[in-house]
Amino acid sequence: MKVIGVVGMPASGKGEFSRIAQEAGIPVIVMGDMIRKAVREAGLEPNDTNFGATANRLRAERGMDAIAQLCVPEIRRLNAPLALVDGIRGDTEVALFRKYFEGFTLISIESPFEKRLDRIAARARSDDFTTADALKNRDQRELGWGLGKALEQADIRIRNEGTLEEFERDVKHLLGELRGDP
Ligand SMILES: Nc1ncnc2c1ncn2[C@@H]1O[C@H](COP(=O)(O)OP(=O)(O)OP(=O)(O)O)[C@@H](O)[C@H]1O
Repeated sequence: MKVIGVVGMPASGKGEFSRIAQEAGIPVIVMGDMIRKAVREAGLEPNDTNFGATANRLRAERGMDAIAQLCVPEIRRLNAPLALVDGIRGDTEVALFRKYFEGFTLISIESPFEKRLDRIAARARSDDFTTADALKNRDQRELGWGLGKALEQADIRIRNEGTLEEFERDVKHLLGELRGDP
């Protein structure tokens, strides 16, 4: 099976990329869901602080690629020709996926800070915030986990600076190429 990963700064468009893939019939494993599940199992409130703390705890206990390790059996179980992992946050996670899945392809989504801030303000999810300082903090936290190094390792880069329709068209085109559509 061919596995592709998506990496990007907060609110760069990873969720939209996953939705488009899913609608194209490609199964998606969301790494954040592993953390959300762990937060739920610990009986904690689903908020940004608890997601961050739980992810840190898992990494302290099992290593920086802890969340990726949890994903490997889930991906294998899909047994699909092409599958997508959404939410890679570090270069050690990229290394783990490259080790377990031959031909693993990393895609980075590039989206400027101001666009990401505007989109977060419009989205309002339970773990969201709307100030530039809060987004800067979140960016720093994620960069501290090795997101910068993961972004550098991308095999393919895709921009998300325009409309959602433009992004959707570009993502569909890319997925078609990866799937080997005629
Ligand atoms: N090109 C675009 N035009 C308008 N809105 C967009 C565009 N791309 C993404 N969005 C919206 O911006 C918000 C953030 O995108 P999304 O949730 O896909 O990002 P993410 O990378 O998954 O974020 P996070 O890292 O916080 O989980 C969403 O509400 C999404 O619908």
